[in-house]
Amino acid sequence: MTLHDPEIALKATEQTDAAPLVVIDRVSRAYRKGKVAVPVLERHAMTIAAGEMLALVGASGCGKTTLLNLIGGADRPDAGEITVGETRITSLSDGALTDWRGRNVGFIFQFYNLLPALSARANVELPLLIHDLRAAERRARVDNALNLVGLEDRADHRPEEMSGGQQQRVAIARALVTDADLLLCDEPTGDLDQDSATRIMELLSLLNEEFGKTIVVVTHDPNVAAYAARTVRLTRPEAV
Ligand SMILES: Nc1ncnc2c1ncn2[C@@H]1O[C@H](COP(=O)(O)OP(=O)(O)OP(=O)(O)O)[C@@H](O)[C@H]1O
Repeated sequence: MTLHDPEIALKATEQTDAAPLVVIDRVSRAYRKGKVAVPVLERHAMTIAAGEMLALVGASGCGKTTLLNLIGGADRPDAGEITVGETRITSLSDGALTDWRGRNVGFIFQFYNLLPALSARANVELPLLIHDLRAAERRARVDNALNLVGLEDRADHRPEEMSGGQQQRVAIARALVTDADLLLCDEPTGDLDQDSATRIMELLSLLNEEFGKTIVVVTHDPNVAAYAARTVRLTRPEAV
């Protein structure tokens, strides 16, 4: 791992144990089934500290992905407020929320969500295209992110030319390339064998410990949850 190379320019966020990064204040979200609203989250409240690594667990369908999407501004609650850092994201316009998400959040998905026609390098570069950066700066950031996940020698490979574990490391590089403080991971090891899963969780732990990234990991796997300092178990509200 080339983490301590001087050219690794990702900023190390200060570990601030007490300061909350994410404040979820009585958030509700229901989905419509015909005329009936089916509640998934009801007045859910929780805080995630800056620099924390948190596991989100619970039965299938209890709302883990829903909550992750709300925290990352990929969805909006029906009621309640969410504040991330200084930003009350529930008060942002749609355009401002999209812009905020692109600058402040890295999403990591179970099935990687890489664009198959693009090389690893081009996939990692995608989130930078909304940023006002020169090509040389983009290139340096992409190289840093690929170095960090140990894939500098795969930069020109397409996803189909890589293993699942390597594809997930490309996805982590893509999540890191904007230097977002918050990484939201939805079953990041769900498609991987044990050895690859261990490598991914060690990488996420390192990003948490060395770079102070705040990380939320949705998982069904107790071995994955064990990497987190805290586990929150979600339960589904009673249907009304
Ligand atoms: N877009 C949607 N429209 C309607 N219902 C939805 C939608 N998204 C999720 N749901 C429902 O909301 C509930 C919570 O879904 P969610 O994906 O958040 O659960 P989860 O805890 O992540 O589940 P799993 O562990 O199986 O991935 C489920 O009953 C699901 O069917």
